[in-house]
Amino acid sequence: RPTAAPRAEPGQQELLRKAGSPEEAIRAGAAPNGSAQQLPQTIIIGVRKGGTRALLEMLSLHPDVAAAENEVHFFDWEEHYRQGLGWYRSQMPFSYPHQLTVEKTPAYFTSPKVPERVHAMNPAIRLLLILRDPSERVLSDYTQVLYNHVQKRKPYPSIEEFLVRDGRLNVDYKALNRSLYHLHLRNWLRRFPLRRIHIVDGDRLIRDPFPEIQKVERFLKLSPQINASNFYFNKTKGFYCLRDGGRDRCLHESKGRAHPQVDPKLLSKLHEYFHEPNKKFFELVGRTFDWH
Ligand SMILES: Nc1ncnc2c1ncn2[C@@H]1O[C@H](COP(=O)(O)OS(=O)(=O)O)[C@@H](OP(=O)(O)O)[C@H]1O
Repeated sequence: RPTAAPRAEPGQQELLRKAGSPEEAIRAGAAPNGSAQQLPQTIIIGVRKGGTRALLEMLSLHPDVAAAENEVHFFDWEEHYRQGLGWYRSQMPFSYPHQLTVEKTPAYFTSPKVPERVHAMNPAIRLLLILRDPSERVLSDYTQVLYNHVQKRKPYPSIEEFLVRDGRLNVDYKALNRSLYHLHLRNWLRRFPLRRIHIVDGDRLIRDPFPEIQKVERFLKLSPQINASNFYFNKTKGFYCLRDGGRDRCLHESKGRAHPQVDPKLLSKLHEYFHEPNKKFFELVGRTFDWH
């Protein structure tokens, strides 16, 4: 008996039909100058706080890349997914046929139903996943939510209050789960072979972005057009910024915030907690990362 193809979710086939084939969808969004809105041929799937914006902006330096400005949340938000691929395409920038369209929605990586949905759209899609030291990612995640509260002038507990319960590490803190990369990647590997998923080292992208971006160019089979001179270190920002046709720009001030000081003992508990999951992740991808 031939093995059955993975079953689409109920209603999914109908949604895909509603949008027509990707080719039809592409033609439908055509503009008179020959540009059109295309479904993405590559997606930055996460991880939240991994450096997804930096990766998208850096990749956009390439003339053959057209990036969606906002996070689209098509595959993870029902109210969007319900509207079908035609809606998804309508969220994409206009681009020329030789260009690659890319979008980034960091929440895709940790959302269990997303891999199947992406696969149903395009099983040959190339995925980009940017990861960062799991403990550092937790601090960044906390800092993001803290600032959301501060902006709304709402109080927010200290990081210790999230990380500690009854004198032990509180493993129920959601931000910890998002850093269990092996669990989430397993969901993706049920639908996509590892060679379709390029993992960007987010810590290296911070320290020295150019080599990481060159690897992405190669993975996407783009001609090598991004140069070392497209990046310069901005001492005030403390991060690399971009130089594009004489125009200099750094990422928004919400990128590269100071993280809270955490008691060293608690920090080592956090590092210890991730030790085994990290090992599992390294085995899964056949590669190691310089994480705590
Ligand atoms: N060049 C450059 N400039 C500024 N920031 C940089 C850069 N490269 C990577 N990063 C890191 O990106 C982190 C934010 O990640 P994301 O964009 O994925 O966050 S989000 O999930 O979309 O909110 C952000 O996390 P925080 O440092 O915690 O703010 C940065 O460390």
